[in-house]
Amino acid sequence: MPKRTFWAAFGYAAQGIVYALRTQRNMKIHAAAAVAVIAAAALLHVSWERWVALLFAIALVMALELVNTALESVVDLASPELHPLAKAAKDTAAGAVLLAAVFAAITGVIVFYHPVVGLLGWGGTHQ
Ligand SMILES: Nc1ncnc2c1ncn2[C@@H]1O[C@H](COP(=O)(O)OP(=O)(O)OP(=O)(O)O)[C@@H](O)[C@H]1O
Repeated sequence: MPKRTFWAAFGYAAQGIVYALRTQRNMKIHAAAAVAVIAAAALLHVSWERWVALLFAIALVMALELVNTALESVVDLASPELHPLAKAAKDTAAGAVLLAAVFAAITGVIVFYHPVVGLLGWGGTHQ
């Protein structure tokens, strides 16, 4: 059995994140989107409250994608053959990621709408 010190456990968790980033197309997409969102938030100098909302949305999506990846591995191990419960498990986990991704997209629109409109000068003149 591998040793279970705090730092060893930290290393295994990091290996899990790297594994998902290497093998899961959706995880790569989430990571690329997260980098783009963080860069945009820095360039647009969004408030700290908006940073919190963005970072929460990013963490939620990526954490659920990691859980989804773990669940897919367990299902493939336990049920390599087709089974309705295997399908239910994978589809439900994928649904959790989808819900989080929709939440993240809505958060992005709320956070970036005004800064982007202001930047592009689409706000019109107020009298
Ligand atoms: N053992 C199984 N029994 C029944 N249906 C399955 C099984 N494995 C996969 N499926 C069905 O096929 C779909 C795709 O499964 P797959 O393992 O390819 O994951 P995926 O959706 O490609 O995930 P990802 O793209 O995140 O890797 C599942 O959502 C499920 O509906």
